[in-house]
Amino acid sequence: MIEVENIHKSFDDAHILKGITTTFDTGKTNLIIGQSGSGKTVFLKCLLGLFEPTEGKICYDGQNFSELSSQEQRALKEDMGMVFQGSALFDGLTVAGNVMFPLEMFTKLSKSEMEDRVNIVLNRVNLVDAHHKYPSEISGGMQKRVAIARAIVMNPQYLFCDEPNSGLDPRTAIVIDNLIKEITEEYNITTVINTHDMNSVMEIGEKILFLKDGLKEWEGTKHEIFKTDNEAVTNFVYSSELFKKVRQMYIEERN
Ligand SMILES: Nc1ncnc2c1ncn2[C@@H]1O[C@H](COP(=O)(O)OP(=O)(O)OP(=O)(O)O)[C@@H](O)[C@H]1O
Repeated sequence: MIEVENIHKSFDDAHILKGITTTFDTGKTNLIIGQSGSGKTVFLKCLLGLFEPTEGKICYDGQNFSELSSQEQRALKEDMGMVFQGSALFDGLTVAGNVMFPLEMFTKLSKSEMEDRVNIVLNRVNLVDAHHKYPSEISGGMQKRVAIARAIVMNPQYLFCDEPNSGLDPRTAIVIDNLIKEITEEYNITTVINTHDMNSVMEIGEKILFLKDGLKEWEGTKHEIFKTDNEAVTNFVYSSELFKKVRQMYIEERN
């Protein structure tokens, strides 16, 4: 579980995060949504320990990050997996080489132990025949699978994903979403996903945090988001006519 208490972040005079308090449960897919510029990426970087909050605290299963020694902070960061926007694979490394990279950087495992671990996670993301291919030789959806395999190869307790669906067609996006959700449940990871994708919200939004101008405007589940009358949320989520109709049908069905 990640507990966030009154997080503020400023850059010089620019006050970006203005006091966010929330919790992200273990084994759940938690989504952060909000308009461009609302502070989602800054918030995710605070959760990753890449930005130091100006005020407030973040506790990872009871460990307050800012009170840890630098060695303990490093160890905690090794417990965090990250799926970057656009996959961010190393072009010059094969699929297996990309997934093995964190093991080579951060562990003292033998070559065969690393290969075993790489095989396990590549099988888990359903990539069985791609070990020796290069990123340019596989599809965007397969690249995301490699990025997910690389993010979980160290057995992280926390998984952060920045726009994991960007650039994917809707069907592949849903497959990737569900893969992240399944892995989160199976490995009991605390997962936080920064997304613009309303399909993701409806598919896997076990908890949704809606940010507006650096503040928590609303939080709830994918079921609650259908019923909320918070105007900022409904204007954002139901900005398309299609989603407005779907919401109306959902509400009528339940009345
Ligand atoms: N390193 C930085 N220094 C100064 N300002 C920053 C820095 N990083 C982000 N900001 C500012 O913080 C604000 C929020 O940016 P952020 O990237 O978190 O928005 P976002 O909600 O992720 O937007 P998008 O959906 O477009 O990615 C923006 O005004 C941005 O200019």
